[in-house]
Amino acid sequence: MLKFEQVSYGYSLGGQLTPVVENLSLEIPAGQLLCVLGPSGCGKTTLLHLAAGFLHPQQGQLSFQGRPITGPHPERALVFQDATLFPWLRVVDNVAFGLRQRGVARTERRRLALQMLEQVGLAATANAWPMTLSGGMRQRVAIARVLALQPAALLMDEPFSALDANSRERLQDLLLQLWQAQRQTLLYITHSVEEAAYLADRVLIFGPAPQSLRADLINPVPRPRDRSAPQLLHFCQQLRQQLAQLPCCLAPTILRPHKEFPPCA
Ligand SMILES: Nc1ncnc2c1ncn2[C@@H]1O[C@H](COP(=O)(O)OP(=O)(O)OP(=O)(O)O)[C@@H](O)[C@H]1O
Repeated sequence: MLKFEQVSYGYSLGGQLTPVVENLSLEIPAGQLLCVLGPSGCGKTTLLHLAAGFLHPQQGQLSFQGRPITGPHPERALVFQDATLFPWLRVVDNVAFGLRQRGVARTERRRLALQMLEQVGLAATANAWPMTLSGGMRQRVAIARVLALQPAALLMDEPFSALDANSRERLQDLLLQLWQAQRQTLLYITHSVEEAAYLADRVLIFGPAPQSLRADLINPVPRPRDRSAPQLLHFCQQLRQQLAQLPCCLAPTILRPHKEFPPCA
């Protein structure tokens, strides 16, 4: 269980604290695939960084599996929009990198890395350099790298948004396949209504503070899902209606300045 309890977080802008997430309470059960949609600038990445332990709330608390989140931990792994692979390491060594940090012996980490590459369909590229891979392949390697560490939670920030439509759909299917096998708690930020409806067990609609959480919807579409099924398209429509009630973009200047939180550390 990933739990937010009355969490508030604001950035200091021009000497004033501007709340981005305000008084958010949220429980994400273990193994749930939760997608977050919302206008640009409403605080989705901030939410993810709070869950990762990169940011600390000025008010409230976060916990994972009953323990307070006090900083980053390998049990909660992040995947970014751009696959940030190490260009000086071959693909297999990129995947093995975290295992090496953990002290796993060389032969074993290579075996595990190759196994993960097999799962993401890239065993043949094990000895390639990252720069020789396509964007979609690099993102597969990035996923293999975090999953090799067997995190209990996967935090993904628009991981497939830079890819072409075909690669994006293939990676969504791959992610679902891996998630169904390992059942991590998955917090997934996206701008795509279709992606959220296809992937999620549950979708949150985020809006600007002071009411960060605008809607919390259980996905009624049974798995496995068909992208063109009427029930899925209907759920997309429901999500679009929720989003239509919000501004499409939130510049920091239009976020409401607020002085009640203590200053950011
Ligand atoms: N380090 C920072 N310092 C000051 N303000 C920030 C910082 N990071 C983000 N913000 C502001 O906080 C607000 C929320 O940013 P955040 O990146 O969480 O939004 P988002 O919903 O993920 O946006 P997008 O969908 O465009 O990625 C924005 O107004 C942004 O400008």
